[in-house]
Amino acid sequence: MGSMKTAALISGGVDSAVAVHLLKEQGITPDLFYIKIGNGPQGEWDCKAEEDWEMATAVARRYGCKLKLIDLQKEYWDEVVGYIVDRLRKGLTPNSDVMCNKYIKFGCFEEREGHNYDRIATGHYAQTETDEAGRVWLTTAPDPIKDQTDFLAQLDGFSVRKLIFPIGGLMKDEVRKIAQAAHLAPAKRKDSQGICFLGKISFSELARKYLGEKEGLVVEQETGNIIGKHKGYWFYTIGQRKGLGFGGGPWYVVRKDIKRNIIYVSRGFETKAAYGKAFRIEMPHFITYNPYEADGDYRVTFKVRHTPEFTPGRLLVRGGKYELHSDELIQGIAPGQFAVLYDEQAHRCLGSGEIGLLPPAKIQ
Ligand SMILES: Nc1ncnc2c1ncn2[C@@H]1O[C@H](COP(=O)(O)OP(=O)(O)OP(=O)(O)O)[C@@H](O)[C@H]1O
Repeated sequence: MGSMKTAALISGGVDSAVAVHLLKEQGITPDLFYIKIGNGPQGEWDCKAEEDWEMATAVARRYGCKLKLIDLQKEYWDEVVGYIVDRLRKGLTPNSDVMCNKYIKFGCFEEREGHNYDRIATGHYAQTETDEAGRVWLTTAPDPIKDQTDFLAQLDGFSVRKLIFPIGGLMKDEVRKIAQAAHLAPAKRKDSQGICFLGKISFSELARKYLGEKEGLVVEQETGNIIGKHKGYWFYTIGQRKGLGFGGGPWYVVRKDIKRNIIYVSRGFETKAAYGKAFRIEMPHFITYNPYEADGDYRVTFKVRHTPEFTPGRLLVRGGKYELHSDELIQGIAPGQFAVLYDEQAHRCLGSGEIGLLPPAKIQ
């Protein structure tokens, strides 16, 4: 490792600070990079970003590391916010964390600075392993609550070979203990909340700003009864329960008719319409290598949202088309959201693709 050049992405949070601490313990002094996104299209800093930068500065000083600020404001709004608004307009459910990692933390960063380094360290909860053939795989973290491989599932083999995750094998409370014992400035900071970089801006605010409002009907799926009005299908996600504001619920959003701007809802705690078993994976992306190239019926595990559990199921591959059939009913299969594929042991994260709908006949 001696002559290897290492960069570390530092956020001002506890995880990346401990990552730097652990690198130093191994005798590695990384160059630190803080990515600035800002919170508005003009790149205004909010107070959290200011505090993040201060924390990053404190960590750099403490460990004698160089620290550089990389402004990826424009790239973020073009690529990530552009993607979010495009998917909302199409009635799909975007995932900004996945795209932020792909385009910003590993895409643009590599172009700007990363290419000067042999290794890039981050504070993600994820691991890598090399197989007998020399292939490097992204593998899950032992802390099921913190595992972030799903957010990294659009990376490519090149990035994964360069990446190191110094805290990836630890539990969150171990990371906190290390931070406290080392008296790191960010030790007591709360875990970052909300969607990648957008901070306090929500998808609804982006939808309101870029897509406006357009009144439409809310219809009960089972009866066809009109039960209310809404302000635009882009404010709703399949599986959504909160914030619908109709009496007599709970109501779930179960379907959207984009052409007619109609939201279909279903009532009850265990409503059948809110659950599904099978979906298509659109344009599946494989990180290292595609073990499911040949037509077949493969045992896998997967996630359709950021949860600690992996769901078991079968991946059906026919002529380059990929269908996932879950063993158990899952709630809120939202088109556009990423389905992340893992091997049967939920160990290797193989890749991901956006969820697409199957014709109803294939779902039974
Ligand atoms: N603004 C940023 N600039 C540079 N790197 C960042 C930035 N935000 C996040 N990262 C990198 O991505 C990793 C995962 O970020 P995430 O937003 O999931 O925060 P986290 O898991 O709470 O980590 P942390 O405690 O370090 O903020 C961070 O540990 C860091 O390496």
